[in-house]
Amino acid sequence: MRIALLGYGKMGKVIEQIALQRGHEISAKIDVSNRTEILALSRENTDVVIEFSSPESAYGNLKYCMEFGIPTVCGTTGWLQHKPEIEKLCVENKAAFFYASNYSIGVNLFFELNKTLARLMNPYKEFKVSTNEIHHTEKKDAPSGTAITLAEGIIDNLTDKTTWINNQIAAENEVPIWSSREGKVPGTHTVKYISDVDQIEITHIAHSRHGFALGAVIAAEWLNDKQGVFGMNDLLGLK
Ligand SMILES: NC(=O)C1=CN([C@@H]2O[C@H](COP(=O)(O)OP(=O)(O)OC[C@H]3O[C@@H](n4cnc5c(N)ncnc54)[C@H](OP(=O)(O)O)[C@@H]3O)[C@@H](O)[C@H]2O)C=CC1
Ligand SMILES: O=C(O)C1=N[C@H](C(=O)O)C[C@H](O)C1
Repeated sequence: MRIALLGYGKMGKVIEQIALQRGHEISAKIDVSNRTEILALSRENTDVVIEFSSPESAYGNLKYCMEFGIPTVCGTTGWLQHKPEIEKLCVENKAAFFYASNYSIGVNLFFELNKTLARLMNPYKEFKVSTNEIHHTEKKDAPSGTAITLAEGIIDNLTDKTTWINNQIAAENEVPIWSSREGKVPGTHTVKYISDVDQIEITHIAHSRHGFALGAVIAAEWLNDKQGVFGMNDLLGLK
């Protein structure tokens, strides 16, 4: 496949290595310095775009790809207020759009575990839920997209929770997400339930960016012949 990388930073570079190992061609590498080269991307010269850029640039990049009908896998976080518009453009232009807040297979299993745990905990109001995420100091957005997905999984399953709050004391209806930025940490997420007498904790620790990048390339291979809006549940056959 001819893969165009929109965003050629920490993730773009690992994705490039894995895509080449899997026999793909990298047809473009676009970052801030050459960002006008996006105007040369078309359905004719690109099989799939993989977009890992920044919260500020993702919307413009994705709008272009959808308007020109180019299948796109996006992993950028922190832009999701625009996601409904991008999905609408995808459908209108018969394009293909794949989004995941986290492409690691392990994290997606962790998402399922989180929902199941929240369902089990729902009757036991003596346990107070909280979440935390730790990432490297270059990360631009907080909370992480993954932490938001975890909080949404909790909100869907704990009847007294309706929203989340970041780095502030939570009200009864809020799931607290505590974010911290430390060194070069690739991504650590924890969900805790604490009662007066005990504590239950689940944690996912990424040891490197490899799992995120491999998942994104597998998603690109899967998306190649498809049309529509997709996510990891479609790829992994989860409900
Ligand atoms: N879904 C997932 O599994 C994962 C998601 N992420 C997310 O991916 C995103 C990127 O992460 P990461 O690679 O670590 O970040 P980096 O900052 O290392 O890389 C971002 C890249 O995007 C480039 N960029 C910025 N603006 C534009 C633009 N307008 N057009 C094209 N490229 C642009 C930057 O260029 P320049 O270097 O010139 O500034 C840089 O090369 C983040 O939102 C992060 O949260 C990260 C890991 C996993
Ligand atoms: O910026 C990162 O590095 C990561 N971002 C994603 C997120 O915001 O959840 C995924 C992963 O945790 C790494």
